[in-house]
Amino acid sequence: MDINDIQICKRFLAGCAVQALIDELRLTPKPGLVDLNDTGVHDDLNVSIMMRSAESLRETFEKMAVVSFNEEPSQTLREEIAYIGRQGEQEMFQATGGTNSHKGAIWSLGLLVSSASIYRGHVEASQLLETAGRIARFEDRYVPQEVTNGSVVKRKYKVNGAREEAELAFPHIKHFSLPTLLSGRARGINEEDARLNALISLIANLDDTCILHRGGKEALIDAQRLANLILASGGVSTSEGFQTLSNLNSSMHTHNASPGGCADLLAATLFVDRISTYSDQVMNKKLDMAII
Ligand SMILES: CC(C)(COP(=O)(O)OP(=O)(O)OC[C@H]1O[C@@H](n2cnc3c(N)ncnc32)[C@H](O[C@H]2O[C@H](COP(=O)(O)OP(=O)(O)OP(=O)(O)O)[C@@H](O)[C@H]2O)[C@@H]1O)[C@@H](O)C(=O)NCCC(=O)NCCS
Ligand SMILES: Nc1ncnc2[nH]cnc12
Repeated sequence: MDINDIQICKRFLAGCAVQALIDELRLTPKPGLVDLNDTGVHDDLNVSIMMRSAESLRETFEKMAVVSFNEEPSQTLREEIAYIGRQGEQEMFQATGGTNSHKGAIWSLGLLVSSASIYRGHVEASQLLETAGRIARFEDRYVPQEVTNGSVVKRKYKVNGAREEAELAFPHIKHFSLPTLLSGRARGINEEDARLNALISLIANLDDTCILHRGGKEALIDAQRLANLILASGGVSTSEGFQTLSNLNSSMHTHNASPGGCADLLAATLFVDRISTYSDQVMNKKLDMAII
C-alpha cells in the first residue's frame, strides 16, 4: 500500500477526520455538549444522531482530499472545497433530520483534510495548519450571503468566529489545544483527561459564537472564567479541577449554552495530532504502510 496513491490517501484522510469527530463525541464528561453521559443542553441531538452525522461526512472529506491531492493552495481549490462542503452540509442535515450538528467541523476539518492531501498525508502540525490557513484566505465567490448565528453575534460582540480562526491558521489549536494535549501526554496523564484538558483550554480562550448565540456575553465570560480555573488547578485530573468541570457543566445548563465551536476545534486538534504522528512515524520508518 502506498499513501502516494490518491485512493488510499483519500480513504486515510477521510478516515482520520471521521474518527476525530467520533473521538470528540465519545469524550466524556464534556460541559454542555452531547457525550456518552447525556445530551448536554441539546434537545435535538444525541449520540446516535451525531454518529450518523459524522459518518455522513466521510464522502465529503474523501472528495475534498481528491481535489486537493498534490495541488497548490489556490482560489480554484478553495471554491471546489466550498462547493463540496455545501453538499456535505446537506448530507449532514439529512442525517440529523435538520439539526446543525457539524457545520463548523465541515469547515475546519474540511480545510485541514485539503491541506493534508496537498502533502499526500505527510505533513507536520505547523505546516498543516499554515497551509489550511492559506487555503481559507482565498475568496470563495460563491459563498451564500446569508445571515447566520455566527454573523449576528460576531457583529454584536465584535469577536472573531470560525472563518477568522481558519484564516489566521487556527491559532487556538496551535497555541492552546495541541500544546495542552501533547504536554498532558508527556506528563503521563491518561488520554481521556489530556483530551478533556485540550477542550478546556479552548473553552478558556476561544470566542465561541455558539456559546454567544445561545447564552450571550455572560455565558461566555462564565465559561472562560471556570475553564481558566480548571487549568489553574492543574486540569481535570485533580479533584479541584474535576469539581470545577462539574460547575462549568452547570453553568452551561444555566445559560442553555454549548461550546460547539470548541468541540469542533477539539476534533480538528485530534485530526492534526493523528496526521502529524503518522508523518513522524513515516519519517522514522516505524510504520508498516501495509497496516494503514
Ligand atoms: C465560515 C463558516 C464557518 C460559516 O461561519 P458563520 O460564523 O457565518 O456561521 P455559523 O452558522 O454560525 O457556523 C459557524 C460554526 O463554527 C463553529 N464555531 C463557532 N465559533 C467558532 C470559533 N470561534 N472558531 C471555530 N469554530 C467556531 C460552530 O459550530 C458548532 O456549533 C454548531 C451549532 O451552532 P448553531 O447552528 O449556532 O446551533 P444552535 O446553537 O443549536 O442554534 P439554533 O439551532 O438554535 O439556531 C455545530 O454545527 C458545531 O459544528 C458554529 O456554529 C462556513 O461554514 C461557511 O463558509 N459557510 C457558508 C456555506 C459554505 O460555503 N459551506 C461550505 C464550507 S467548506
Ligand atoms: N459533542 C457535541 N455536542 C453538541 N454539539 C456539537 N458540535 C460538535 N460536537 C458537538
